Amino acid sequence: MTEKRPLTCRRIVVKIGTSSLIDAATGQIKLQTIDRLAFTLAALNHQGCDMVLVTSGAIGVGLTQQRLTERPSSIAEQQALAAVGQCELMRLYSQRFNDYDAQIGQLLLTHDVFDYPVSRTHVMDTIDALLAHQIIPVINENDSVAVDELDHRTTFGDNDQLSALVATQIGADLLIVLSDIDGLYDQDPRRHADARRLTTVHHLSEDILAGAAGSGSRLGTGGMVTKLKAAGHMMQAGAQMVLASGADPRIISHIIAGENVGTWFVQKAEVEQS
Ligand SMILES: Nc1ncnc2c1ncn2[C@@H]1O[C@H](COP(=O)(O)OP(=O)(O)O)[C@@H](O)[C@H]1O
Ligand SMILES: N[C@@H](CCC(=O)OP(=O)(O)O)C(=O)O
Repeated sequence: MTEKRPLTCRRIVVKIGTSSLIDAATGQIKLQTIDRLAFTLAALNHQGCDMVLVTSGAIGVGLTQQRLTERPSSIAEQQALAAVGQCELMRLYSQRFNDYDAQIGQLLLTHDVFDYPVSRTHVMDTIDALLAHQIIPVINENDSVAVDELDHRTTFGDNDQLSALVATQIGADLLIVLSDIDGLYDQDPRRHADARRLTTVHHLSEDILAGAAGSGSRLGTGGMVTKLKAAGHMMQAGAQMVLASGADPRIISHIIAGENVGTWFVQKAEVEQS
C-alpha cells in the first residue's frame, strides 16, 4: 500500500549509522551501500534538493582498517581509530560522489559548536554556503577531539541527536535516519519475535519509550533510545523524521515520494492539513 504524505523536496538531512555501513559479522565495509547512497543523494541534489549527509562509521571503518574486532578501551586508542577511519570513510564517499558528478565537503562537529552562538552561526553559514554551491555537506562528530569534560561539553555521544540538531538548525523539512532496522517496533525485535513495526508515530508515548532498547549490534551505539530522542527533537520543531532501513539507500527516493516505508514521526496536525 502506498500512502501519500505531505512532502516537499526542499532541505533534507540523511543520517546513516555504522550498522548500515559495515557488516558486523565480517567487518567488511558495505561498498554497495555507500555507492547507492552517493547515487541517490547526488540525483536529488541534481534535482535541486538541498541534501545534507550525517554519517557515522569513522570508528567502525578504523576497526576494519586496523583489522580489529573490538573497540579498544582507552579513549586515546578510540580517538586514534576514528582519525584513521574518518580519512578512509571520506575517501570512499569522495570517490563515489565524484562518480555521480556531485561534490561533497566535510564538517566534523563538537557539541560546543552549538553552545556558543558565534561558532554556531559560522557553522550554519558554512553549511548554507556549501548548499548554495550545490555541494553536499558530509557531517560527523569530531570523534578524535570530542571528550566528556565537566564544565565543557564537547561530545554529542551519538549521531542520531547530532543529525536532529543539525536538521532543526538549518531548517530541514525532513530527517531520514537509515539504520539496520526497517523502522520502530513496539518492542526490540531482536529480543521479541512478535514485535510489530509502527508505521506512524504522532507522539512519543510512555509505551513507545518503554519499548525502545539500546543497540543490537557490535558496531551501533545509541540503539533506538537516541533515535527516539532525535524524533522528539524534530517533532518539537514542527518537522518530520523517518526511520528506515539503510540496507539499500535508494529507499530515500521512496521516502521523499511519500511512500509508506519505515516509521514516520510526524505531529498529527501536519497529517491532518494534507
Ligand atoms: N523498539 C525498537 N524498535 C526497533 N529497533 C530497536 C528497538 N529497540 C532497540 N532496537 C535496536 O536498535 C538497533 C538500531 O540502533 P543502532 O544499533 O544504534 O544502529 P545505527 O548504527 O543505525 O545507529 C536495532 O538493530 C535494534 O536492535
Ligand atoms: N561518530 C561515530 C559514530 C557515533 C554513532 O552515533 O554511531 P551510530 O549509532 O552507528 O550512528 C563514528 O563515526 O564512528
